[in-house]
Amino acid sequence: MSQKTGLVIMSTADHCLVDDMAGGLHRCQLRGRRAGRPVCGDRVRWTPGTPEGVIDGIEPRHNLVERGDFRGRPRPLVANIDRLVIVVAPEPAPDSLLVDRYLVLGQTLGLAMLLWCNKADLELGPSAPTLAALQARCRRLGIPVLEGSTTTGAGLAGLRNQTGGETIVLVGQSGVGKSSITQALIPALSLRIGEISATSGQGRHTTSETTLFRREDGGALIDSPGVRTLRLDHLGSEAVDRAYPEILEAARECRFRDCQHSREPDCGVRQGLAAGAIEAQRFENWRRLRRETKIAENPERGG
Ligand SMILES: Nc1nc2c(ncn2[C@@H]2O[C@H](COP(=O)(O)OP(=O)(O)OP(=O)(O)O)[C@@H](O)[C@H]2O)c(=O)[nH]1
Ligand SMILES: [Zn+2]
Repeated sequence: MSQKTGLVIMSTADHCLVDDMAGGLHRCQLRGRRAGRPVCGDRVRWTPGTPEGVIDGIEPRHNLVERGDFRGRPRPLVANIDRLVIVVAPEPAPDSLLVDRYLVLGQTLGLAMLLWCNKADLELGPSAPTLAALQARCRRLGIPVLEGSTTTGAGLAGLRNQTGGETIVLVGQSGVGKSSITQALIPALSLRIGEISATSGQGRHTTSETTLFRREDGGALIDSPGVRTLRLDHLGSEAVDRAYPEILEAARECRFRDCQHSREPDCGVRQGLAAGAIEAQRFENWRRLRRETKIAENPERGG
């Protein structure tokens, strides 16, 4: 039978689901290990068959999001994404370090990003200063900031416009509203989940798998539990440094090349902190993430 192209919308250890982009969903098995394991978002060549098709090959990827496994080794997770949408809300209280983890990931992969401040219908309360700092942080990095509410629908048109035609991944703490946003962006979501479960033959299982949902505007949304708790060990400390351009820049003014930015005289970073050019919390996050990645690079010295 003749070979076709398609889009992988879900992938498990031994098979994946391919959208033929003409309304059909096909369960396909992998042809050996040599072709590599496709992940959600991959464009593939495949050959139809009964009861299953076969994956023949994976088209070159624009990008690949990997997550560190429990040993920090990279595992492919999703491919070909256009934008990371970082979701925060007044509740649960925003986690400054977690947002920086996403920023490091996005910057390292060269992904466009967007900060979506959800639950705009709620009082900001004690989260107000952190939210303001996160918005300022993103704006400084040239990342658009939008706010809205899935409860009232406010701002959602802006989110649709800003990400129109793109394949996006929502990331953020549990409870910020990622599922609610997914529902708002994919009106036929529950129908589609039913269809996917039926084709994959794995019942409810699909809801915990990384899954791509196509959007009406030609874009897509990838729902991935795997990126929700993210380790960066495998990215390395240099990637962390590159994601903090304001700290690197200030460090050039330090008198000592090996300045630790703690008690040394003429420290550019401490001057930057004092002048407000560097956000204090971000400096803490940077130190924390560097320590984490350094330990991964030199496990024998870790601890
Ligand atoms: N007030 C308000 N509540 C919202 C809004 N969006 C979501 N929620 C509520 O927040 C809670 C969590 O929403 P979810 O969409 O399940 O959050 P999530 O990020 O998918 O959570 P996990 O699946 O645990 O990662 C639910 O009770 C939602 O009804 C909003 O815009 N305003
Ligand atoms: Zn210094």
